[in-house]
Amino acid sequence: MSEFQSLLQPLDLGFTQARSRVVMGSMHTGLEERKGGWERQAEFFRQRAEGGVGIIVTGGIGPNEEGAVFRGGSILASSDEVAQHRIVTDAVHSVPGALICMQILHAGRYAYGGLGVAPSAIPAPINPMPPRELDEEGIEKQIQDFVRCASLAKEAGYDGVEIMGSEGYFINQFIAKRTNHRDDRWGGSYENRIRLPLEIVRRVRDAVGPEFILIYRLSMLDLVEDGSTWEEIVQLGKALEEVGVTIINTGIGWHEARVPTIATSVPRAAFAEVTARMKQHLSVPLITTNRINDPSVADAIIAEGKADMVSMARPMLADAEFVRKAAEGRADEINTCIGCNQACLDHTFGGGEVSCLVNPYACNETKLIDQPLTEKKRIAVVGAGPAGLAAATTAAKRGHDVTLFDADDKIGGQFNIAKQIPGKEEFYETLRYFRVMLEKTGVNVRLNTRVSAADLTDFDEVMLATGISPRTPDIPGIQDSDKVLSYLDVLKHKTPVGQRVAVIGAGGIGFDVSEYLTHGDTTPSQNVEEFMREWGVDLTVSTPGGLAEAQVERSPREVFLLQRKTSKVGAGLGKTTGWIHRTTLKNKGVKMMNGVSYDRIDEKGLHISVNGEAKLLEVDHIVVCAGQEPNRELQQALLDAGVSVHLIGGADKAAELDAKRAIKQGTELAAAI
Ligand SMILES: Cc1cc2nc3c(=O)[nH]c(=O)nc-3n(C[C@H](O)[C@H](O)[C@H](O)COP(=O)(O)O)c2cc1C
Ligand code: SF4
Repeated sequence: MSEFQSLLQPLDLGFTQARSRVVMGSMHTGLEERKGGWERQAEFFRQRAEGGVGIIVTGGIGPNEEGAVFRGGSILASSDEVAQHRIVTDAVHSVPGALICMQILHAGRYAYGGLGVAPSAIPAPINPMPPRELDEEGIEKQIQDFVRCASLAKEAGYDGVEIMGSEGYFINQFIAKRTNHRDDRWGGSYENRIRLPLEIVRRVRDAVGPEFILIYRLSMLDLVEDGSTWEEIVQLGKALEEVGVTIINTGIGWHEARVPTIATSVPRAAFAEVTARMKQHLSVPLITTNRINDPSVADAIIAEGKADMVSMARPMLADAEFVRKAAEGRADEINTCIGCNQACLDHTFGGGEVSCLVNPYACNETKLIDQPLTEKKRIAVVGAGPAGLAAATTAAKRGHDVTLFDADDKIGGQFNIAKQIPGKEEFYETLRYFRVMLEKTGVNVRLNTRVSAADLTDFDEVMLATGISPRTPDIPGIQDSDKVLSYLDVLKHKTPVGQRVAVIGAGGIGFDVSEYLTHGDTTPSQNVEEFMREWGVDLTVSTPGGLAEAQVERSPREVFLLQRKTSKVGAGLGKTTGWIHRTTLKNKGVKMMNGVSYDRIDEKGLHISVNGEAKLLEVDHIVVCAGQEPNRELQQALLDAGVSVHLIGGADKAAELDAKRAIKQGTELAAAI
């Protein structure tokens, strides 16, 4: 019997049954708009159905052109578009018991491309294009388009729809005073502002009949000024039950909210309490969501009655077999979502295709395929960092005879550095996953072993994943000063660092080092209460929107984070996470400076010029995070010996430490070799 009985039990919905309590949360993958994308999505979703998900929810699909998130974004507005959805629903239904619902998402004022419509013509802070205010007729059209979209989804074979009522999109814009300044029957009183969602749900239910799943994603915590109060949200929840929803899903935070809601620094299941509070008021099943990436955490939520189902969106990118592994007592084999957003949300916001940093197969199920083995080879992988681990486990899984060497006494390479940064503890999970997979795939792991080219000449293939060394920039005095440390000295060798520190280089590592130096070891970053206090969140929603005064402790250490470029400090960080790191450091009191020239280092400190003005930073230490050089000393000797050599990860491109590229490159090479 599995240890996750609560999570794995079915849920009876009256006219149908979900096989487990796991919902695959909605994710726009970017495949919706790609040529051949529907076939790719079909296989993507089929694998998650095969993996045991109870209900799959697709990424948001617009009910009409003006509701699409961007111009040309996927919509379901006519019978012409039904056939492509059929490819997906047929694939999912080839798995007995699998259910799939299509999310209807109307972007309202979040629509990029100039077609946006909204209750009032108030531009969103995250979208320069102002929306057009709808008149009575325009509102009626939007409602009819929702109804048509739901009917077409039924025709396309979906088991239900999810109506997106949260995250600050169209419906949410009607509900909140912040975005609804109307004085007709669609604005003013709360009853008027919730008329739109209730009208949509009522009319969709009439159109699709009683035996069709109707999920409503309810914003239970807006996290913006002039959002809803708790009493109002409960009132809407009750009214939604009356007009015929089957299930209510939880929505947390508008997109324009300045509180992280899904980043890795958000503690696991941080917002489940909000759903739990709502459960006291409603009788339809409730889904909770956000940063639930582990079967024990999900199981406890169901067992404790906090929710009836648990939505996991990104964890299903990270591992299609999440539920099956949990059911079969193989939870230690789950490839855990680390909440980094680097290959999922960042890609979506950049207009690209979604995948996953820890699982490059995600959304590439029809493209990245482990080739059947034609010839078993002896493969040496040198370096057990992200690239080497991915390559070794993938090659061994296919049946090759793989030996993995590392000079260190443990696997992980740069992951070992990343995991100790506050808010990046999830990297422990990636290491656990690889450790288990090395064992299961039978890789011969040789730690504490520094190999020479001569040790490798018997192998058929050698993959050099030997990583990088920090680069030392050319600054007068840098070689002679005992104030200068590399980021490895600080993060790996734990060299003591003084109270006043300059960090040279504001890329990912410069930010990590600054976070490490200002948090110290004292902040428990996976503590929910601490997180809510730091970001000013009131989970009881006693204020409209649930915002409270943020209580941030400045660091006693004085840190200067410096970059040469004149662009915004940290401009190269992830699209969806850069602002979080900047805000965190600002709150800690870190002084960020751009356009800096480094003049010299002496016993007084670091001499710099900013806009032509000379300054002295009287610091105890200067931590250099100014790029790295590839370690590829073995390459030439191996080539000379006639060995087939492949460079992967940092040894190939050292410009920036990039686990996403490293894992993808290692996997792709090993899947085909
Ligand atoms: C790439 C990506 C696309 C998303 N697209 C949607 C969407 O179309 N509709 C929606 O309601 N939520 C969307 N979300 C939010 C997820 O449904 C979910 O709320 C969020 O990822 C937090 O849950 P998780 O920690 O389980 O991933 C998206 C999230 C990601 C990462
Ligand atoms: S890219 Fe990162 S956040 Fe996105 S699914 Fe993968 S591990 Fe999770």
